[in-house]
Amino acid sequence: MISVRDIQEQTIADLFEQYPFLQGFFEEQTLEVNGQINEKLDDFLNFLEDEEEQENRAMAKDQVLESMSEYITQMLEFLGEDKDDGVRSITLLPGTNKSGEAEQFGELKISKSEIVCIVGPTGSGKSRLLADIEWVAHKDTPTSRTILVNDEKGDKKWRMTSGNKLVAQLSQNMNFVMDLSVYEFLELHAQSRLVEDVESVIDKIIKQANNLAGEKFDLNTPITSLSGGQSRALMIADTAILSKSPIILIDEIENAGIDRKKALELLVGEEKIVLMATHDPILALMGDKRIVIKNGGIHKVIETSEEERNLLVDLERMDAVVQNMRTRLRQGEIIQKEDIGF
Ligand SMILES: Nc1ncnc2c1ncn2[C@@H]1O[C@H](COP(=O)(O)OP(=O)(O)OP(=O)(O)O)[C@@H](O)[C@H]1O
Repeated sequence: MISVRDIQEQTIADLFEQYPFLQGFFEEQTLEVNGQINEKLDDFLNFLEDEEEQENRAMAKDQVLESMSEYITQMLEFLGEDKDDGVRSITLLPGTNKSGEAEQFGELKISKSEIVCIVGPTGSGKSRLLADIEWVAHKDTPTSRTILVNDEKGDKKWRMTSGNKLVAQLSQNMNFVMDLSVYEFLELHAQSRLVEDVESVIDKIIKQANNLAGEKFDLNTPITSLSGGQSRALMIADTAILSKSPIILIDEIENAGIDRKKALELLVGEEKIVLMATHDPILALMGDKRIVIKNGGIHKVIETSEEERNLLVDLERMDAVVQNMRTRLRQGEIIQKEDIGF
């Protein structure tokens, strides 16, 4: 906990060095430092004692100091927990299905670098399983499942709202409400992660995002005007490159109009545990294992066999035909039987 006393006697330069993210706070509050970087924070903020300034800004010096110390405390908490913390595995222990019957599996352990897919009919409970993991369930969700981290009961700290970065969640809906350009959005994010070379990280993310998205976009595009596929591509690249969370949960990557295979490769390129709910056969077979959900319960766990992996090549070929059709239809072309190719 950082108090007002901890910061008010320090110079702005010292504060920026200790808490680089504080520069974002200054910008947000339009506090212009200019030549006063070596002044004590308390002295620098004296100009806020002027009544006119207070009225213009609708805040007094004390309030700025309070919210600044609060901001530092929260950011440290957030960043402190936002790291791997040596997560090597998670283990699912059985609960009950929608009819209240016990799930028929002993335990399911998922380790680093594993991709586990979750399949099952619509409404069967795939998203529920992802939510149990995110919550590090301890018999306190509708399924009564338990999730262990490194073979131990999940520490409550994983649940803390802003600091719960055990998992990075990629969900179907990406509704941006902020009025920022892609560049500003990535810059804010990179700064909050204390990235050293912000520019090169931003460059890497935009390149990867465009590698996944059908329609290209650039750093000046406002995030609110990105298409569904583009914002999805941006979030995937951002998660892969900037997130330190050891577990990535993906709910449906397929309808997003992005290159699904490349997206998955990008995400598992880092040593992560990846769980993905999917209706897509190609993605389902790209997993090391797949969990089959039925009536809200884990019905089976199947390891992807050698034969299935070999079939993946054929499926990808068929998929390429469909994708190609889609592109050509979009461009107003006429399709013929021989275009199908088999
Ligand atoms: N074991 C369970 N016990 C009680 N309720 C459950 C259980 N599993 C799932 N549910 C509930 O069933 C509903 C549908 O589940 P969910 O949204 O996870 O389905 P889904 O497989 O993700 O569907 P879709 O494929 O359409 O996305 C949810 O309200 C969920 O909370």
